[in-house]
Amino acid sequence: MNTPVIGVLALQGDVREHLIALAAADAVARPVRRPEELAEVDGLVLPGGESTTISKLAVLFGVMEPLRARVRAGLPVYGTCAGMILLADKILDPRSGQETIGGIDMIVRRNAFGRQNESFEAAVDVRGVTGDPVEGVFIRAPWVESVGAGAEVLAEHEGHIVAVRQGNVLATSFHPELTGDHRVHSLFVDMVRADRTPESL
Ligand SMILES: NC(=O)CC[C@H](N)C(=O)O
Repeated sequence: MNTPVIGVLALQGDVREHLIALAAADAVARPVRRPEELAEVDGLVLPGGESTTISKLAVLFGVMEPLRARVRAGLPVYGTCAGMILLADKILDPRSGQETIGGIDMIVRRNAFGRQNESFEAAVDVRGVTGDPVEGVFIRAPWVESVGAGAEVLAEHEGHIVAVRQGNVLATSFHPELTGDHRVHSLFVDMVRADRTPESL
C-alpha cells in the first residue's frame, strides 16, 4: 500500500516532534502553513502549543477557513493538547480572539489540569491502542467536560475525559509525540489509510 502523506500544522508548537513520530509510524510527514500545502495532504496533525496563538496565526496565514472546510469534508485530523482545543466545537473558557476549527462535538476546558508547574505524567489506557497503557504527558492540559452523542470517549484520567474520537477526528489532552511511543500516531496513520481506501489503492 502506498504511504499516506500527513501534514503537521506548523504555525507554533511542537511541530518537529510530531513530524518525527509520524515518520516513525510509516507516514510521509511534512509541515503545513499555507492553503496550498493543506490541499496536498491526506491527513493533518494539530500540535501542542498555545491554542490562542495557533488560532490567531491560522487566521493571519489565511488557513483557518480552508482548515474548517477540509475537516468538514472529512479530512482525518489528530490534535494533541492545544490541538485538541482547536478541534472542539466549543471552548468553555476561550481567550479573547480565540477561535476553533471544530470537528468534535465536545466542550473543552483549557488548562483544566493546572498551570505549567502542575504538569505531570500518568499511565493512560487508550481504546484502540493494544498492549501496555500509554505514557500520558500532560502539560497545562485541557480536559473534555462533555461530549455529544456522535463522539466516542477513548480514554479518561481520574474521571476526566482525555481522548476522544468522532469519525475521522481524533484528539488527546496529552502528548504521545514526546514519549518515543508511536502507538497513538500509528492509530492515526491507520485512520488516514482507511480513509484513502479504496480509490487510492
Ligand atoms: N501543552 C499544550 O498544548 C498546552 C495547551 C495550552 N494550555 C492552551 O491553552 O493552548
